[in-house]
Amino acid sequence: VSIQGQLGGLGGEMPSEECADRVTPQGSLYRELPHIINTDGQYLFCRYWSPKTKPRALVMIMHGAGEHSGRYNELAELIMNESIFVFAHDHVGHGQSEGNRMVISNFQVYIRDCLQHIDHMKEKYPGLNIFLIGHSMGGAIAILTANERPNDFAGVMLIAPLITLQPETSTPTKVFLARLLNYVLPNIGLGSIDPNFISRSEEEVKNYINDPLNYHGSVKVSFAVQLLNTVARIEEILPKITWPFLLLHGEADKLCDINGSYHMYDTAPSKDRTLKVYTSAYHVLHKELPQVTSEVFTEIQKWIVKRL
Ligand SMILES: O=C1CC[C@@H](CCC(=O)N2CCC(COc3ccc(F)cc3Cl)CC2)N1
Repeated sequence: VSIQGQLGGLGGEMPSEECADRVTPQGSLYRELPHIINTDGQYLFCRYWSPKTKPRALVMIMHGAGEHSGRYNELAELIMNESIFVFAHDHVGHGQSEGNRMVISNFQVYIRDCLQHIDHMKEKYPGLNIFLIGHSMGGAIAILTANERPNDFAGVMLIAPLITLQPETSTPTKVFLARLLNYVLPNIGLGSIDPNFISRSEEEVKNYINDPLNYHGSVKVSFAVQLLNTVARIEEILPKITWPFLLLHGEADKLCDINGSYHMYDTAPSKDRTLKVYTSAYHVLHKELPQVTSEVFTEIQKWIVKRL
């Protein structure tokens, strides 16, 4: 599946030689993989979980920073078994998509690419309700995507979303210095995500460390500034959110402050809103201790089915 993004002026010409041999960062041929081509001409790897029966809704999954869509297989299959068509892609600079690892010129690119993919799926399956699921940075993408099309989504499910900054890691001084540094040394690293903050499950921490499709390098200053800008954008739009949402957050999350979820729950005027806090749980709730993860899966499954 190869959907040519609306390339300004360059659209429509026959794919030249290199397009035919375009390969993923891991060396696989895009022409042999499901993919879309974003409006900057970058190839994004896609995943589709298509139900055996006629789909009764669409769900898009948006992954977080430094990971990829393959980590949502179990969750996606559970939802697919409800006769729902689940789809996702690896964001620019992630997994099997093109782009320098965890680098983004502007956070809006992530949202623009998701809207392109959503529009393509709406064309193929007209009239179906669409739900979004976003984790961490993917939660921020889901919030901003829904905000651009306030009436298009039947619901947004957020797993430990990035909504506000961790107070200790982002004092006003540090934020100021990051912005200043961005002008002189945008590519220096601020430090990488501590794998032990991912989950209390040793096995899931090992899986995260050993997955070659994950990025374990440092968060670059330029990327951090995009995240800072995103957090500021979300703060501004929270009071305007009216779509239904489900917030799931681990009480002991050290990567995305749970206060962001409390803040969204208290600030967004949506009538249909739910917040569930998982005692002592870490960041990646869908890859936490089995008890937590099974509760999270059931919660998501029930929330969607109830709103079909
Ligand atoms: O399964 C998985 C594997 C990975 C994880 C998802 C990770 C993810 O997306 N995060 C967590 C880290 C967070 C860092 O944030 C900042 C850093 C510097 C800065 F200056 C400002 C900010 Cl805001 C952004 C959001 N889930």
